[in-house]
Amino acid sequence: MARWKYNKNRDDEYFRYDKIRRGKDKRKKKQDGEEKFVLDEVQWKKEDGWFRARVVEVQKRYAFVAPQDDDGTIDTKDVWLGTVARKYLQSKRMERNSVAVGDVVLCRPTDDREADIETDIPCCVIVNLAPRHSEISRRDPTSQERSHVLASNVDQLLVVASYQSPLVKWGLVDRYLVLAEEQGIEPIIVLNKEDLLKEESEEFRQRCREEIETYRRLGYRIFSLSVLTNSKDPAITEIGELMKDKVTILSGHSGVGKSSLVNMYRPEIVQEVEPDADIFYKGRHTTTYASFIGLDTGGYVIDTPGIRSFLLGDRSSIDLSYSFREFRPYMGACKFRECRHIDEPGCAILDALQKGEITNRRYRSYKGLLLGDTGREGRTRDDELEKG
Ligand SMILES: Nc1nc2c(ncn2[C@@H]2O[C@H](COP(=O)(O)OP(=O)(O)OP(=O)(O)O)[C@@H](O)[C@H]2O)c(=O)[nH]1
Ligand SMILES: [Zn+2]
Repeated sequence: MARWKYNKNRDDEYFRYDKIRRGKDKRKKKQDGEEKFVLDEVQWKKEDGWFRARVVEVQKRYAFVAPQDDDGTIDTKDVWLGTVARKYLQSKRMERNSVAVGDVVLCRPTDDREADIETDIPCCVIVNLAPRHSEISRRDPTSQERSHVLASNVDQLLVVASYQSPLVKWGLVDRYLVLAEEQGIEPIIVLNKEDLLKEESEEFRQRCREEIETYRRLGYRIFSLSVLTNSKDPAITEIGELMKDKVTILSGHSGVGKSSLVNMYRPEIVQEVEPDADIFYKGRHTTTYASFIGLDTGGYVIDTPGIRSFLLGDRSSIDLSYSFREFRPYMGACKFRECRHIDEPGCAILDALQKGEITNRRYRSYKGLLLGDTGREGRTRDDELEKG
């Protein structure tokens, strides 16, 4: 179920969307209120050594947290092992994990006996959770009803793709954009491995240029670069600037160059460690594993494996249409209020498509997401054709 968090850009289009949506499901609002689990007013007790922290890593029953100052600075080198207080673990929420990377939590220091684990990392109990301003979640692969929150309180979504090796999947880029639009967080799109373009046909290059232009026209920030062969590219500096003082979640398929890009902004190359290795709990690798990475240019990047292969849950045509920016002006203009924009008569979207105001490729992304016929991750028939 999509959760809408529009707290900015409450423009005409949004109000129109909201009106259409509410007309469809009047009872929804009340339910939302009842589901509330987090405490609205978090009392941050400074006494007794209680401290505010950010969840930097979630591991089965434990969460690793790092203290956060009043000004938002997170000490990612001072990692604590946190156990979630039982009342949260027993929450009725349909979520796989009780806390997520990025959560702002209140912690009470404890000794490791309470944490029930042998460790030399300082231990604490997570006693409270602040309301999230954004939430990146996917359908839990182990249970259709539950959602798996991958990260929370993120400001930006960095979508990395490569032109080739692996081949760019525009459908997957769109899927990430839907996620960002729903949460009202700023997406930044990066197309990496520009150097490999010279081996491609002019037709392929032209096609890529057109796609990039489409995103640019829609107002998205999109960069084309090669981390490996041109580390002095001004685009790299510009992206670093955009990440300053923000929490950015990193997304994109395996092998596109996410780590290569993030390493441009990090003081040291961080070594990957087996997530479940026993040694982890002994404390030796805490600073090298956390999913919450401090950048030397300022800001933080969340790099969590789950986002690499996430599935969007089902969305209604009304919700999904709002996530495609170019569909918004036509909202409410279709003959039927609940038009899916597939084959309905008097459909304003199909009309716009006909007139070339919406590209075929973006429309196919929409259709694929609505009808759930994308098959494997981000792979639309269009992407398959692209290869040939
Ligand atoms: N040709 C070329 N190769 C690149 C470029 N940037 C990264 N690579 C290579 O692509 C491969 C994957 O890069 P990573 O940074 O590990 O990619 P990733 O997205 O972090 O991959 P996962 O960790 O599997 O998700 C490595 O062999 C890099 O050297 C580039 O600009 N051009
Ligand atoms: Zn329509």
